[in-house]
Amino acid sequence: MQPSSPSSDDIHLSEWQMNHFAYTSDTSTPGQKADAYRAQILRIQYAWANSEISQVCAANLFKKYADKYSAILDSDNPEIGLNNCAENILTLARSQQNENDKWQSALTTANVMELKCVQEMMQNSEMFRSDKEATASVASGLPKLTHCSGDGKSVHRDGSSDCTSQELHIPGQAPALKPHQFGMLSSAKARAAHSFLPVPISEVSDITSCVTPLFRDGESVFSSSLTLMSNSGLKQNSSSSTQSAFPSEMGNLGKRKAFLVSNEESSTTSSGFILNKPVNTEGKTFARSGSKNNENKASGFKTAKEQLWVDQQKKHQHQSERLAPFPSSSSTKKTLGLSRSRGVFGKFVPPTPKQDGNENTETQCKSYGSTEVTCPTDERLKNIEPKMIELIMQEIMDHGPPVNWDDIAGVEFAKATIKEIIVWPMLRPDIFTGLRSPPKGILLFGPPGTGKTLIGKCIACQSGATFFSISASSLTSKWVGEGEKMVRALFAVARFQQPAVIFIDEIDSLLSQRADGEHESSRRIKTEFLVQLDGATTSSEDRILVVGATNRPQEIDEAARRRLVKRLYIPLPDASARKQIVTCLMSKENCSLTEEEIDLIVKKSDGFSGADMTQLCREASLGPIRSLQSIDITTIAPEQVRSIVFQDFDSALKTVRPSVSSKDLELYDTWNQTFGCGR
Ligand SMILES: Nc1ncnc2c1ncn2[C@@H]1O[C@H](COP(=O)(O)OP(=O)(O)OP(=O)(O)O)[C@@H](O)[C@H]1O
Repeated sequence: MQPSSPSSDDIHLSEWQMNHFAYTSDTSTPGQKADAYRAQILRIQYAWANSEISQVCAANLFKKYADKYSAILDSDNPEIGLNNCAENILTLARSQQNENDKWQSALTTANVMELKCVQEMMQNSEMFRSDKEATASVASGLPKLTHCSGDGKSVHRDGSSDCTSQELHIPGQAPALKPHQFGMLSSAKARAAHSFLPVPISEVSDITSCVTPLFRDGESVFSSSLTLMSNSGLKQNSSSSTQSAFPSEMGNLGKRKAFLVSNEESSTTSSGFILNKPVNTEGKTFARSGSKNNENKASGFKTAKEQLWVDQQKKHQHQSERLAPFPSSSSTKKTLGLSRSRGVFGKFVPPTPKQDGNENTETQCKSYGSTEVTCPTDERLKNIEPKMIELIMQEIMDHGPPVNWDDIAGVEFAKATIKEIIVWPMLRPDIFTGLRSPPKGILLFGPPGTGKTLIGKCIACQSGATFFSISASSLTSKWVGEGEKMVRALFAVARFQQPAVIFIDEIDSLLSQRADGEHESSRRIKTEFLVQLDGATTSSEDRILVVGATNRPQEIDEAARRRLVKRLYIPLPDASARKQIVTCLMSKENCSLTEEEIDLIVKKSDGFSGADMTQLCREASLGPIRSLQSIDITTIAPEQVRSIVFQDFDSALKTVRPSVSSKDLELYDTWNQTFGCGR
């Protein structure tokens, strides 16, 4: 009779017995014992994954084997402890990262490495090694353990913090390994050792930020077996958050498998085991359900990115608060989000009340990207979406450098009128009452680039008002559907921030005369704007001024024109204004123009707008650079660049042309004579 070939069950059984013998035998070395335990655990894992055994059974077996296994792991004796088996452990850990959807091993490199006992044993081992051996360990990629402290230094296990590491310090190895060199370490040990490499930390303040790269395998899966081990003597010192960079990443549990969750109820055992409950840095267990973020929130844990985010937010808030009492303007035109998005790191300014004395309480509310921003709670803003308020604060409210009347060349009549009817009343509302009360809407019209925006900023600046600047075309184009709400929100925030100046560039596109093909949303925005303007006009308490600017005054709707009671023509700069612009700009440069030469430039630039004059000066200032020719621009000293001379202006005048046609000028003149309020 032929002996039957052994079945796979028989093979499994014999392997099981061999392993059992190995770890019960007195003659087995600790390494053999550890291998045997690992093999058994592996076997249980696979059996569990294949549904060959029940979860309860697997959990019990895990517990049993991990108990014994941990006795070896936990040994303080560096001769028989894990150190001798580290290579095998790591190989095992990596090999178990399979793609099985139902099962993911807990024995990841990260999980094993984050055990305090593992770290301690590895350190003990190092102490036993000679310098020569240490060098050998470097060759195989095992650096001395360092981790990042909260203050940005790398702290050795012995508590010293001698490396402010941008670099990896390895005992016995003179040159430090830079982070980018990590990839050069190729052995299995080296790859595992990556987990301990200090990371560049110059830009992060939180210890947790150091953790992120440590788990680059991205499989920080937590499961019962490791927890079992940690609770049977290997429990991490979870309170020492500043002592170890590792535990905080324990929050990365998003990939825990469903079967682990289902096991939760039975996780706390009589022997005190806590299954599947990672311990956070404060020694509390994480909430099981929810995403990583939720878990982080629940534990107070923040990732580096989150911490940076919060820090940035605080910083900008602080800056903005300093600016808030006297908001001014910037040289950058705001276009309601069309221009550049400063995002959540932008200059958010809490809309703190100013001179109206309202001491409104502020509450923390959620906004973009779950960043916490301070949102005002005020009657005037209660129906406004927080995101709109934030957008207005970031994109429309202007915080640039102050503008003085002297910065605006020419336009003397307009300046004098504005001072008289707007700035003074804003400064002294008690005197300018009744008939003297200021207008709520004015219109600045004229060719492009003549300083209308500058004047708007200057009004706000000189009257101590908050300056809101938007481009009307962005309301009708980008904010289709939202534009109407935005107009309402804008006036609400301005009311809250009063005294306020709302500068609306290209107001013609918002208040153009009604046409048959007019889009419904544009019509609604216009209506809303007129309603708000009326509200501002009729409410004598509100100190809001709407300044509209346009290059096409003839297109403005009649109804709107009536509401913008003061219509001021801002013409092209005359000769003296052009001279003022050139003199002002050249005074900041290395320039050797004589008085006569400046006069000649002014003469030659007849018909130029203020913006054209600025462009002319810019072009001329490049002359000295262009004349360098053979000299290497990368090595030249600033002193070697010659001063700007008349020749440079002469050349510039050949390329810079006036941007306003005489035909257009006639149109402005005509409209000014009909509707303008100038002389
Ligand atoms: N009167 C002026 N005095 C000094 N600089 C001026 C003057 N006018 C224009 N400029 C220069 O031109 C730039 C553009 O001016 P500004 O934006 O105020 O013109 P604008 O009339 O609002 O133009 P647009 O109608 O195209 O919006 C200013 O930043 C400034 O450098």
